[in-house]
Amino acid sequence: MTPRLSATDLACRRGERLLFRGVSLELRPREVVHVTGANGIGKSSLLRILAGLLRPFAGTVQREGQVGLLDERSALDTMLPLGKSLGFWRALDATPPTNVPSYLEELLDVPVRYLSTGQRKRAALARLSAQGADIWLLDEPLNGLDERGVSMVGAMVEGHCRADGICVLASHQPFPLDGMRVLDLSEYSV
Ligand SMILES: Nc1ncnc2c1ncn2[C@@H]1O[C@H](COP(=O)(O)OP(=O)(O)OP(=O)(O)O)[C@@H](O)[C@H]1O
Repeated sequence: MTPRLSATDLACRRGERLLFRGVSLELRPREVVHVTGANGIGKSSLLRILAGLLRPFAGTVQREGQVGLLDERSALDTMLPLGKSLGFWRALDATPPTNVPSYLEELLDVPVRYLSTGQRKRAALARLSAQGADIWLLDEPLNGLDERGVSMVGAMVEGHCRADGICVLASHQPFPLDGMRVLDLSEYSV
């Protein structure tokens, strides 16, 4: 199965406000789109629509392939030690076992609720990586990361694309990857 993500003429309404309209996208393997725009313009809402978690006000989304969404709500159980929390997902994902990244090794016994912001983000990225999803939807993946973390995410997305993945990311910070298409949501704002 060749992954594909396609959106046609999307509009989004939150509460009483129409945020954007006329957004169309077509992504094939190895393609990355960087969604930009001011705070509150609707970047997270667009990613949630693409993930199938939010119904668009108008338009359609077609997905072929598994979706992995990374946002500020890490799906890791905050009460469990990190190793157990990652293990829960590894069992559910049923993907081939992958090594825990070295930067998390010394944290495996620490309850997720005690992790720092950057450590939590790294843990969520490790979970995303192990999931083996074809389509990555990344909402502010660089938030809370130091310089090394930022380069690591750039390399992760590059690796994902090389393996025929697709990625849509929303980021305020410049993203360390060449050749991305940019979707400036302000051009579609109502
Ligand atoms: N459940 C909701 N009900 C009503 N309005 C909402 C809801 N969720 C979000 N909004 C509003 O929708 C708008 C867009 O929010 P969204 O989080 O998609 O923007 P964003 O571009 O990702 O912002 P940021 O750059 O600050 O993360 C905001 O004005 C927000 O207040």
